[in-house]
Amino acid sequence: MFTAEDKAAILVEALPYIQQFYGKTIVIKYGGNAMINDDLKEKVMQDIALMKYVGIRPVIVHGGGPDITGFLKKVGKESDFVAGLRVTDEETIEIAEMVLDGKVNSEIVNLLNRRGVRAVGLSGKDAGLIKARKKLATVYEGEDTKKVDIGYVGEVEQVDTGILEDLLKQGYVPIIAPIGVGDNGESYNINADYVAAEIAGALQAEKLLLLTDIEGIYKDFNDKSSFISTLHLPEAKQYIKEGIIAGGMIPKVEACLTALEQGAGKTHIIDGRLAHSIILEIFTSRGIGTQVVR
Ligand SMILES: Nc1ncnc2c1ncn2[C@@H]1O[C@H](COP(=O)(O)OP(=O)(O)O)[C@@H](O)[C@H]1O
Ligand SMILES: CC(=O)N[C@@H](CCC(=O)OP(=O)(O)O)C(=O)O
Repeated sequence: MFTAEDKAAILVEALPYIQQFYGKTIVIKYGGNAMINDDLKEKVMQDIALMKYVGIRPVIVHGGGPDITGFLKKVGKESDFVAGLRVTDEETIEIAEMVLDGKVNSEIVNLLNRRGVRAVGLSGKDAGLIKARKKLATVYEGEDTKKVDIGYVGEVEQVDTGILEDLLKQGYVPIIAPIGVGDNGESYNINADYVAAEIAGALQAEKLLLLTDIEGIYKDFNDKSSFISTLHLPEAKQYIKEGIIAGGMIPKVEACLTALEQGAGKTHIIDGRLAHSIILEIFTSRGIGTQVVR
């Protein structure tokens, strides 16, 4: 149990961070695998609410990959992934949009609103927030790379931050589903890590936090001592080529690089399974997870 003295010490430690981030934008990508458990979900919501109460401007981009996979299974469809991205045919984009926008987004909005946070749900289609175009997956084969068509998978072409800036000014917390809109009004399924990166860049966010289902990046999964606390851009590119960084970790690392290139302050890949990982990262001196830097 914490004594009164312990509690005071925690507050004293947090105070400089609260001052540092007051009025600043922090983008959080809340991923599917860190969303599965209700108890953990509540803790993430508490963290977001706390950020808001102390004057930070949180912006949430959510995933929902496992939910999409679950719904696809119900209609007898298996999912294939190429370089961490879901192969998305016409039926899959329809289900992905329904699940992300209709189910996951409104659930997060509801959980936050119940905590007194004025959360507003958006998809990339709202007010032209995310203009997208088709993305081909990049597959590494030794020194060679191959581009593969994976259907209605998009990449962000442009972010119109107008709606976000208005909402933030008025004290709302935007909750964004990773669906983009193409030139002809078609929907694109975009990996939520990329969306979070583009939003963090466009808003010149102070930080981008990517929550995931692992402590951070390892050089070798079987060796806990190979944990990487700080990953630099050239190493990151090399590790992707060598397959050290693989699967769902590829979009995350690429997202960090994009956000940094576009002017976001700092990027961190942190363990969403760890209770209160967000406030541990923001309000304490112990760095958790892997920070990706230039
Ligand atoms: N070098 C690495 N270090 C850590 N995780 C890695 C690495 N390479 C691949 N991964 C995988 O990436 C996964 C995270 O991606 P993903 O499951 O898509 O996350 P999320 O659902 O949170 O978006 C980890 O669980 C791990 O299996
Ligand atoms: C193209 C692509 O892969 N899109 C993702 C979008 C959701 C997402 O990113 O969810 P997580 O963050 O939970 O993995 C998908 O279909 O799963």
